[in-house]
Amino acid sequence: MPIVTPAPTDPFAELNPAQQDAVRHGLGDQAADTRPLLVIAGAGSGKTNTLAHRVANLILHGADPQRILLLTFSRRAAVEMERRVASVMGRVLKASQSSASFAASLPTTPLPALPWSGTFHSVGARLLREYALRIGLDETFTIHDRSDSEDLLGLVRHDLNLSATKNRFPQKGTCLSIYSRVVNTQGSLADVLASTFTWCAAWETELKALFRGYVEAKQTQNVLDYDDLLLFWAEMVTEPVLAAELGNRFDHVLVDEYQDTNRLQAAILLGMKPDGAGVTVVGDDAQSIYAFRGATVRNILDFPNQFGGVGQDGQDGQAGQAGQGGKVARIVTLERNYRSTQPILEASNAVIAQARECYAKTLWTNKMSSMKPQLVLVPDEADEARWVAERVLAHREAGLRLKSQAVLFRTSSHSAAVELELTRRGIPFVKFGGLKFLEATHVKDMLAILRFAQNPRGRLAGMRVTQLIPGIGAVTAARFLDAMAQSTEPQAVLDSFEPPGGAKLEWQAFVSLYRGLRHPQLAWPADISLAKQWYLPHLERLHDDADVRRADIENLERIASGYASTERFLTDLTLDPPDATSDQSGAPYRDEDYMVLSTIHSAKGQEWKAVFVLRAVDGCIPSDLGTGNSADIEEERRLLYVAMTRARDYLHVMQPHRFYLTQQRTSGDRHVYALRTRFITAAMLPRFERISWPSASPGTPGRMQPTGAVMQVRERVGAAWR
Ligand SMILES: Nc1ncnc2c1ncn2[C@@H]1O[C@H](COP(=O)(O)OP(=O)(O)OP(=O)(O)O)[C@@H](O)[C@H]1O
Repeated sequence: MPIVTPAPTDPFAELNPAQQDAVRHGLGDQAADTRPLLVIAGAGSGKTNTLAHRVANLILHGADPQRILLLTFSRRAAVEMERRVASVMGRVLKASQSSASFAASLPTTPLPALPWSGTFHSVGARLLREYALRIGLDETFTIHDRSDSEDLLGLVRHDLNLSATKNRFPQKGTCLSIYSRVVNTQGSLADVLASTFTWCAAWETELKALFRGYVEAKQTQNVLDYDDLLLFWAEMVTEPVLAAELGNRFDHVLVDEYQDTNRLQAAILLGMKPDGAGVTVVGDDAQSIYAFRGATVRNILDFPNQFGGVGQDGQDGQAGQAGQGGKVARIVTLERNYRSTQPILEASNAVIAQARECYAKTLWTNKMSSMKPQLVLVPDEADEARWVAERVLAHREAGLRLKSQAVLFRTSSHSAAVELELTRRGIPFVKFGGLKFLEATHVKDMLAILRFAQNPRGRLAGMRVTQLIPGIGAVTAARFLDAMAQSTEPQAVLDSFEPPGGAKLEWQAFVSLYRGLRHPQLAWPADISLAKQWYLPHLERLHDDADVRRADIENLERIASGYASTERFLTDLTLDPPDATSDQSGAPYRDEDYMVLSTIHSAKGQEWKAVFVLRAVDGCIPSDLGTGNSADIEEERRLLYVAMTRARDYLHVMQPHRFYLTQQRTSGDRHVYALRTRFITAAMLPRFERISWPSASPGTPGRMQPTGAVMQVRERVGAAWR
């Protein structure tokens, strides 16, 4: 009797028709369709899922994983994408075991790695190192993170005597923001000052001189900052030979979170793939939240006509810039939301419906629920924290693990009261988006040691490390670094340098550390152990809480062991630092249940069963910091939308009536009375269950508790003035 072999299961059967369109575009019987692809994916519509399936499908159709460039927003997203692609491939292979002919048609590498997946910045760093000699760069360049860049700008500012001015020359952080914005938006300094930094406009000439000095200093010291990684890459693709070479390295270029890319990133994409062949971008214009870093929602809105095609609406698509054979992109829209319940989605849709400009899409779901999202009116931030903590525990009682609950907020400082309350009640949490692991002094010290060994011309790292040696101050350190800058033999400079008398012994220890770190046979991660051995005694000497800090150093060592080389370790950590210590450490939290506290920005792309949004009041969302112009307001609206659409089953939007403001612009009481965020209008209120807390409970001891009724009157009085 013949054995009937079942047909191989379609690996894409679980995808909905629009998702399948995106996954199959240009492949198989659609191979003739070489249009670039734009996937407009509403919140929770399976964007990440679809992209992973598309990559898997490309490979199933013979694409070489080495020739796929996958650009994601964070390293975490790249790792997640690789995992999902492998899982789809795994499923396909398993299904195919029953069909010999189908299995034979599959590529031989079962679970491919994607060596070219990462952020724009990290891929840029790799390409620049590879092409360094051809573009006049020294390949041993080190990369400055934001705070190093600020410090270097600060030094140049000081050298140019700008820090001495009486009438408040902008701070180094502001200077870096201005510089960065000019680079990333490709605008002029004058325009950036006029649009975003009006209070600095009077300093245009000085700022120009400062930026000139900053660029020179970076070149002398052989360092690149974040923006350079994109800028140099974008410059590279303006040179036709290099552009073609780079473009030809990759058959497919896929970009996730395209709504949060900036002009430079769009220029890189267009430069590498001028006719759009093999290009897929995925994004949601409604979730664009990085304009403050120079991202522009225009990238996604303009994408369809960017590659030299003529739009269906008759618009010319920048034909001058594009290569021959350019085409209007195909747009696939994903509108089915798999994440949130109908009431949560309806409330979120109502918020974003007020946005000024958007690709039209209406998200729908069949996850029915009778529970509306809650709008919780509380007297102040302490009650906000108490309510959240109680609700978290109630959810846990009802079977929701802490890990499936998150508290989201606009600005890191907004969670202070909640952190206290959770700590008080012993509810473990991890916070994302606050002070980063790498911002800790001792972690920076360790990295500076490695950086300085890698690039002896790096002045900031050199200053930091040498001043750790007792008896060496800024003046001696500068004298030493001047000598280093003038020599091509760093070790000889170290050997012959005369430190002040009292520092001689310690200096010798440093000299042997340096020799060890630059020894050609030293195999990573031995570098980090050498650096640690030298550094720990200094740590003990410099800090009272050395024990706690030592744990971080050990954590760093553990992270380091996962990297192939010093250079990859330093680059990745600088470009995409772990958000929280636990992000990389694994062990301490592996089995523990903990909840997540996160800024809305850091919550991008994630989802939880229960989400609490703190301080949904004017002044916080929209933030006081971002209410300069209508574009800022629109971005704040999208932030609230992003926060609300992270929720699967329960959404609690908090509205404290009164809260403490730490950085108030105007003088006066530091407690302010707040109105509900303008993004939840009166017309939207029926979409929420409104709760006032604490409700009037007779005999509540202690302070006088406002009742629900009082709160509502206040609310109505406030609303009258809107
Ligand atoms: N075809 C599908 N069938 C069932 N569930 C799906 C399908 N596609 C996606 N999902 C689920 O929907 C949820 C959201 O998916 P995903 O995280 O990929 O969305 P997203 O579009 O990236 O979201 P966002 O842009 O809001 O961050 C996930 O839980 C995912 O497993």
